Amino acid sequence: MIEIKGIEKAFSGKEVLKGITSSFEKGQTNLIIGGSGTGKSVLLKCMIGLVKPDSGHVLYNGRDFYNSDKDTQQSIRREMGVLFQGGALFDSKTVEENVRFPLDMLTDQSESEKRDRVAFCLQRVGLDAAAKKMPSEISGGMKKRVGIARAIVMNPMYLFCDEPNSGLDPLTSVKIDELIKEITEEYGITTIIITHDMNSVLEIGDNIIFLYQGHKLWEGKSGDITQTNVAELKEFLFSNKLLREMGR
Ligand SMILES: Nc1ncnc2c1ncn2[C@@H]1O[C@H](COP(=O)(O)OP(=O)(O)OP(=O)(O)O)[C@@H](O)[C@H]1O
Repeated sequence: MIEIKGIEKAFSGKEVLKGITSSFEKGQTNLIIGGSGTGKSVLLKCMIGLVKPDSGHVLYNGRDFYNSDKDTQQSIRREMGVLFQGGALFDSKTVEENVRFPLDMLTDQSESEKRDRVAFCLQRVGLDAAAKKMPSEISGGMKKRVGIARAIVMNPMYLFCDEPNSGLDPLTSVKIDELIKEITEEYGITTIIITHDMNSVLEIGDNIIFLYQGHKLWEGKSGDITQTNVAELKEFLFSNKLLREMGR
């Protein structure tokens, strides 16, 4: 479980996050949604330790990240898997080498342990046949799968995904969403996803928080979101013509 309490962050006097509080449960797919520039990425960065909040707390299973010593912070970091926007694969490494990278950097596992773990993760995301390929030889959806395999290779307790559907066609997006949700449930991971994808909002959000100008204006489940009375959320949701038609 991850809890965030009163997170505030300003850059050069400009307040970006104005006191965000929420909690994200184990085994659930939690979404952070909101318009451009509302602070979603900054909030994610505050959670994973890339940007220090000006005030507030981020707790990982009760451990207060920013009030922990370096060793505790390091061990919490090792429990995180991150799927960066665009996949962030190393172009000069094969699929297999990309997935193996965190094991080489952060563990002293034997060759055979690493080989087994990489094979397992590639098989889990349906990419066993692509192990020897270079990133330039595979599709955008496959690259995302490689990113997911790499994010889970260390067996994370917490998984962060920054717009996992960006650049994908709707069908591939659905498959990536389903894969992330399945993995989240299967391994009891606390997953947090930043998304603009309306299908994700409607289909996989066990818990959704809506940010607006640095505030959390709404929180709830996929099934409840279209019934909202929050004007800013309605405007955000129904800016999509198809949803507008469906909401009539
Ligand atoms: N390192 C930084 N220095 C100064 N300003 C920053 C920094 N990082 C983010 N900001 C500002 O904080 C605001 C929120 O940015 P953020 O990237 O969190 O938005 P977002 O909701 O993720 O938007 P998008 O959906 O477009 O990615 C923006 O005005 C941005 O310019």
